[in-house]
Order: sequence, then structure tokens, then C-alpha cells
Amino acid sequence: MPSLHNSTPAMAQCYDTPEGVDIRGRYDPEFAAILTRDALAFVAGLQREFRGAVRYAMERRREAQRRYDAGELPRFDPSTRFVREGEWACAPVPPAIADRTVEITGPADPRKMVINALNSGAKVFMADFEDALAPTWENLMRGQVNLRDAVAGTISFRDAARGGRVYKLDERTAKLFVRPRGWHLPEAHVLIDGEPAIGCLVDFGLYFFHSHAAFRAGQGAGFGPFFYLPKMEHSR
Ligand SMILES: CC(=O)SCCNC(=O)CCNC(=O)[C@H](O)C(C)(C)COP(=O)(O)OP(=O)(O)OC[C@H]1O[C@@H](n2cnc3c(N)ncnc32)[C@H](O)[C@@H]1OP(=O)(O)O
Ligand SMILES: O=CC(=O)O
Repeated sequence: MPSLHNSTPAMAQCYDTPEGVDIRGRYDPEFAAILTRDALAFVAGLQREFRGAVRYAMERRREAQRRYDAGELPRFDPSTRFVREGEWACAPVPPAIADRTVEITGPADPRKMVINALNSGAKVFMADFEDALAPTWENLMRGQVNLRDAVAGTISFRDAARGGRVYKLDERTAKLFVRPRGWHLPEAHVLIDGEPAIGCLVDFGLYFFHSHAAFRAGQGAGFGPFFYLPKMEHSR
């Protein structure tokens, strides 16, 4: 069902949303190219699949906090002893990101900064939707636009404040990692089945939806997209 926006009816524009999804953020044609019906259906599918597990994990965090407040000390979870004491090894690091000796981080917006970070000479640029970015609607959506264009290799920026200097990607760029928000942060501008969406599923879902095909086409399997998942806090 379409979501209506803007204060004056003459200017009303709407996002084309799938059943059960409502967008409360400002309408912008650039944002609409990110918030497509299919992309929103993907995000809604993630939320419906995982919301029970996320709610449970958040309740466990509150419960643990109550115990720490009452004097209990943090300790390893006895149910994961077999992992700590078992014989196992991580899967090998994909060759594309084997060298992460120098990384630069910064918010997914402003656009010029994203281009500068990718051109910086660092091996990795971690574009942040987490604590380097204030999660306003404008910042989040512009960040998604920037990353879609960065992955496509078409991102550019003309800086009027610097006499029209044009920023675009160099031949060699840092590998892009994306950090979605932590599990605890809701996205109040996107309602799914009447509830605020889970912020990290919005950040991950929109970026993954718009970039995975470009990664596959441009670089092949095993070359991305790559993620930094923050604030997991627990094995569950
Ligand atoms: C997990 C984390 O991400 S933790 C934090 C990550 N880092 C940040 O959040 C810092 C982001 N940067 C900023 O907030 C600002 O750039 C400041 C406050 C550091 C400096 O602000 P100003 O003095 O106004 O300088 P300005 O923002 O123009 O930056 C100067 C140049 O450095 C570049 N730059 C600054 N920070 C970064 C960055 N993190 N990545 C890439 N380029 C950067 C700018 O794009 C700009 O480039 P230009 O000279 O080609 O125009
Ligand atoms: O949030 C900060 C970081 O270094 O990670």
C-alpha cells in the first residue's frame, strides 16, 4: 500500500511499499530509488524472520543487566564451554580482504568523505551506519545512495565550496566494509507490520539488496559485500 508524505496535498508524493510496510520519512526521488518495493519486501522478510530472535536477545540483555546491577559479575556462558574448549578453526579469510593492515573509517555520508576514504590508500574503508553517523532519515538514506554509487563505481561529487573541485574514484580503491547499526537500535521511519523496523536489518538489507549483484558482476563470488557486525554482545 502506498505511504503518503509531505504536508501539502498538491506536493504529496509516495513511496511504493509492499503490504505491511509504511515509510514515515520525507519523500525524495533519490531515496525512492533505494526504497523500492522489492528492496522493502526484502527488508520486511528479514524482519519477519528474525524479529522473535532479536526481541528475545534484547530481553536477555535487560535480564543480564538486572543481574549485574544486583552484584553478579560477568562470566563466560557455561552453555558455550564446548566451543571454548573444543578443537576448531575459523574459515580462511577471503583473499580479497586478506590484507587489512590499514583501515580508515567514517560515516556513510557525506559523499565527499566516502570518495576520499575509498581513495585514501588504506586497504579497507569501513563505511559506518553505527556510531560515526547520527541516524537521521536524511543521513541514513543519503548514506545508502552513496554506497550504491560507490559499489557501482559511479560515485562523484562537485564541491562548490572548493571552486567546483570534482571528486571521483581512483583506479585503485580501498575494499568497502559496511557497518550496520547494532541490534538494539530501532528505525522509527520504517514501520513493518505496525512496529518500528530493526535498524540493522534496514541498513544491511537495503545495502545488500542494492549491491550484491554489482559485486558479483564486477568482482565475482568471494569478493563482497563485506560487513562489520557491531555490538553482538552474546553468542546467541
Ligand atoms: C568507527 C568510526 O567510524 S569512528 C569515527 C570515524 N571518523 C569520523 O567520523 C570523522 C569524520 N570526519 C569529520 O567529522 C570531519 O572531517 C572532521 C571534524 C574530522 C574535520 O572537519 P573539517 O575540519 O571541517 O574538515 P573536512 O571535513 O573538510 O575534512 C578535510 C578533508 O579530509 C577528508 N576527511 C575527513 N575525515 C575523513 C574520513 N573519515 N574519511 C575520509 N576522508 C576524510 C574530508 O573529506 C576533506 O577532504 P578534502 O580536503 O578533499 O575536502
Ligand atoms: O565505534 C568505534 C569503533 O572503533 O569501532
